[in-house]
Amino acid sequence: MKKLTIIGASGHGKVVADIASLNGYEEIEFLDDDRSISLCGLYPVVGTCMKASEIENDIFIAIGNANHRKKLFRMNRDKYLPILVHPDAVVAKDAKIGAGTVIMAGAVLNPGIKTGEGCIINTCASVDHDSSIGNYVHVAVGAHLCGTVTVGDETWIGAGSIVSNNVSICGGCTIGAGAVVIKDIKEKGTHIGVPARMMNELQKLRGGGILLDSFIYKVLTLYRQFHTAA
Ligand SMILES: CC(=O)SCCNC(=O)CCNC(=O)[C@H](O)C(C)(C)COP(=O)(O)OP(=O)(O)OC[C@H]1O[C@@H](n2cnc3c(N)ncnc32)[C@H](O)[C@@H]1OP(=O)(O)O
Repeated sequence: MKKLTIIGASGHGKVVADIASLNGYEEIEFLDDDRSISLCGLYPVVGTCMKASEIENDIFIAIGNANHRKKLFRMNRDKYLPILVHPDAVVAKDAKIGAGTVIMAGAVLNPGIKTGEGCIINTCASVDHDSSIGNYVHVAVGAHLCGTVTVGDETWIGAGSIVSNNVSICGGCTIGAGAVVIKDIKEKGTHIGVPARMMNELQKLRGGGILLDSFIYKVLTLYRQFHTAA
């Protein structure tokens, strides 16, 4: 009988459990450090994350935060960490998928792609031909990587965002929901908007890069109007 212990009793964990059951796991249980949770979806929470060392089941790390996911992944390297693929995902025959990766319903992974370990390819996301994504990358719901895109370790590609073909994004980035990345991103941090730009501390204080841009635009417009009138 196939048995799976999932670390992380969250909404994400619930989806992972559903995919695991569709992948033939008959016995599923959760571990979570929040002792107040006893059930996640249809399955029991049987202990904290430390209990994983005593367990002989296959293990899946269902933690959204890339850094925590990496730590737990490393702590459980001696276990079998399966790849879970929803039956309604499309995965090319030659796709190379890293251990402990989940590919959710409606996702499309086209020929020549590679993922590292512990990745999340979320619902209806796509990774197009010859793209390569590092370890612990999350391609969120409905995000699309065009052909020959490279994404570094632990980067989070936000929901509904688009990365143009041949673009590289370094590790440790967060790409905001709905962003359109048209140029290489070489500096880690949060990048938002269309086209995507770095959201730096100053922009954060002023309410986001987009607002800062519109503020500068308004000042320039007033300056031009003043000079035209003079
Ligand atoms: C199954 C699942 O649920 S998978 C999960 C998928 N979820 C996602 O993809 C979410 C991705 N996260 C985001 O887009 C976030 O908004 C982030 C990480 C970019 C920024 O988060 P925070 O640092 O908390 O920023 P915060 O919410 O304080 O916003 C700061 C400013 O940036 C703006 N901003 C935030 N996110 C975006 C965005 N994606 N695009 C454009 N502007 C944005 C905000 O409007 C705000 O400006 P304001 O002060 O004028 O309102």
